[in-house]
Amino acid sequence: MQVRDCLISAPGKAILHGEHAVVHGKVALAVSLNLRTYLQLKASSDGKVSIKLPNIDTFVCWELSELKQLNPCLSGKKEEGQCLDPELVKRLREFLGVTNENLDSSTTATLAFLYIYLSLFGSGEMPSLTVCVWSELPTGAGLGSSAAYSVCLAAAVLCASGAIPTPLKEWEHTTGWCQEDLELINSWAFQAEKIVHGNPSGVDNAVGTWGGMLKFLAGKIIPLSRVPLLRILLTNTKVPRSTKVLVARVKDKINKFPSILIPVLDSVDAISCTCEKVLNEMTREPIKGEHYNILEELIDINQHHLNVMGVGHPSLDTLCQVTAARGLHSKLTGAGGGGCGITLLRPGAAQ
Ligand SMILES: Nc1ncnc2c1ncn2[C@@H]1O[C@H](COP(=O)(O)OP(=O)(O)O)[C@@H](O)[C@H]1O
Ligand SMILES: C[C@@](O)(CCOP(=O)(O)O)CC(=O)O
Ligand SMILES: [Mg+2]
Repeated sequence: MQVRDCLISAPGKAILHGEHAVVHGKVALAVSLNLRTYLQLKASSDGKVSIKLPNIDTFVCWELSELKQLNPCLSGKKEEGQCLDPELVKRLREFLGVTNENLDSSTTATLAFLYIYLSLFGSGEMPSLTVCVWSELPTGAGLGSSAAYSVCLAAAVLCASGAIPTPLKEWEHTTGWCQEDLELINSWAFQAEKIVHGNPSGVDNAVGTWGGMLKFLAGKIIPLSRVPLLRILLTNTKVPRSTKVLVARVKDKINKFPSILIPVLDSVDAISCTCEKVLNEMTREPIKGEHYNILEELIDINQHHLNVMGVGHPSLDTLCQVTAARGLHSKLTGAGGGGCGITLLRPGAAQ
């Protein structure tokens, strides 16, 4: 079987408010970044499936005959992509020799690729191909590299399998995927995110699929088309961390102290809603210092809440202190525990 070659890209994201709380059904506000992940898929005729992931030093190649033995025997599953198939995950973990829960980057990315490849091709003829993924995003730093990777994988494999059309003809300038195709991409990207994160909310893959700024609530994606121009400084503490571990840590804390943590999540929800209201006002009336005062206070309160949830880090405290000494307000973005922080810059802030 010969598949169609394709080149796909997806953006990373910054979460303004609502990380972690969004996993528990609260509102999050997120925006796409001009830092992207790229995937090139090429048909091959060597009877092999290869993945090249230079950002995480991963280069793996399998014989098609090996992969055929893992055949999930699914039929017509291309439309779904809602729940992980536990049997297939189990077989893939055995195939890769995985024994523990917290996998390294390379095994995680490989597992996500094989899951998508086998789910979408496993019931029919399996094609020989090479997939190469590279990114402008730092890996594991809170900017949604896992979601951008997942969106690229889902879009490329769906496209190669013929489930959605090729994104860009030579004479076109913008992608032509319809809403239904994007929803299919998003649902399969969500599956790949589940392999990486364990229990993702879906906000990161939604931003990776649709781009722009959006409000996310319990799986519902609400694009925010009227938002003011905000300048945000992004700082990478370069402290490595894993979203999966941090999401699990917050869950444990909620289970241990529900009456203490649930009000914190509710407060984060109110922060996201208040922030959305202020951003909306800023597009309808002249922007005032008071708007910025509120946005800054919301950032400070949320950062305290994230510390209460147990996802802070001394490097992020340093970011908050260093920027506060210059009158600026910062919070972590993404899963925390290191990774990146955002700092709101007022218009005219000195270089
Ligand atoms: N460019 C990439 N190539 C291969 N795998 C990637 C890439 N970017 C991200 N990943 C996968 O995503 C994981 C990081 O996900 P996560 O902990 O959620 O951090 P992030 O905040 O960057 O999304 C990596 O360990 C790797 O498995
Ligand atoms: C912590 C969380 O809210 C965002 C995680 O983002 P990232 O993987 O750190 O980029 C988890 C989620 O929403 O799935
Ligand atoms: Mg992630």
